[in-house]
Amino acid sequence: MFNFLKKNRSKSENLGTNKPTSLKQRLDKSRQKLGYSLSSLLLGKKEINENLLEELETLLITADVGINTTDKIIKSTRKNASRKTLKNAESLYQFLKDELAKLFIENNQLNISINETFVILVVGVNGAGKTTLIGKLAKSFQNQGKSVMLAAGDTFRAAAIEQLKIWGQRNNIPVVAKTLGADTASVIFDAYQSAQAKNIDILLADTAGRLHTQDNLMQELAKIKRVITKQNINAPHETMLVIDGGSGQNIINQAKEFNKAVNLSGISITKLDGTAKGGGLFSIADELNLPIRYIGIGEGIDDLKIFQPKEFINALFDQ
Ligand SMILES: Nc1nc2c(ncn2[C@@H]2O[C@H](COP(=O)(O)OP(=O)(O)OP(=O)(O)O)[C@@H](O)[C@H]2O)c(=O)[nH]1
Repeated sequence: MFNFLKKNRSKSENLGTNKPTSLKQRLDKSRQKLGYSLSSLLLGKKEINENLLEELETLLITADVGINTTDKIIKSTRKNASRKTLKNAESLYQFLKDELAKLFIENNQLNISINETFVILVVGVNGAGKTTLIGKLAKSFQNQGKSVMLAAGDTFRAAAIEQLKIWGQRNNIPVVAKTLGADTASVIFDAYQSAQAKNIDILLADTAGRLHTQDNLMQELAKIKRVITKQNINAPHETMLVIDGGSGQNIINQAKEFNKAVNLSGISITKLDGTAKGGGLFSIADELNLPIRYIGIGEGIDDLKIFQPKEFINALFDQ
């Protein structure tokens, strides 16, 4: 957690101001698995036939696009190929890029321009990168001139509270924290009261990691959300699930359970720099039908990007 406390600031484009490192480079492993493989399968070939479609299906599944989403794409390819709208394998390459882009909700950015404290409740499984994302987001909001407060709601790990406090002190961002084991709902309740009293623009609320199968912990999460909503019917304005981009297809069921418990409004995906499973974003978007807000592409404080579907697809596919 918060490895950027220990390391030098990484150099990246993204939400910071440092020297650019391209998204393409950060997504290199996923590019190899999806973009390069697709171009070597399709470019230079002429005919779209059953053999090619079978190879394409295997490739998409191996690249973590997921069985259901792959199925959808293959069906639509077959339909277009039989209608002759798709003339050859080369045109299929562009067609696939367009089909994949359609899986994402285009209007995916948080609209924070409101006249009250905007509350972002961050949830997810253990180690997904919630606390790190909160640090990165806080910094980026601060850079945009917004006032930010953090609620150290992960009261399960002493380190999570400590790191958030240290980080808040260093960056001049107030952190509301209680002791280890304190009730998360009460931490966030206090934080909300304080944020309102101080006219804070954005309150970022951390929660402890939990598995979707831990029924009591999922109910606790629902309770946390209810406590926030009781204070303001519009809050939390965002209930964001953080997903480790390297988790592959396992995450779909987990995400569905989180959605059932707390009615998610957005997803952020971390650790896309270290994984070849970036194709998983397509099935996440397709199966959950939720906007992807941000992507994490490194451990550095600036290694966060607002998710832009076209940019992501171009980074995966363009030579
Ligand atoms: N490479 C890389 N590592 C990341 C990224 N985001 C987070 N991490 C690392 O992932 C690890 C876990 O991150 P945390 O932020 O502690 O995760 P968490 O979800 O708060 O963990 P719990 O409190 O245990 O649930 C840390 O070592 C982070 O540095 C990312 O985008 N890329």
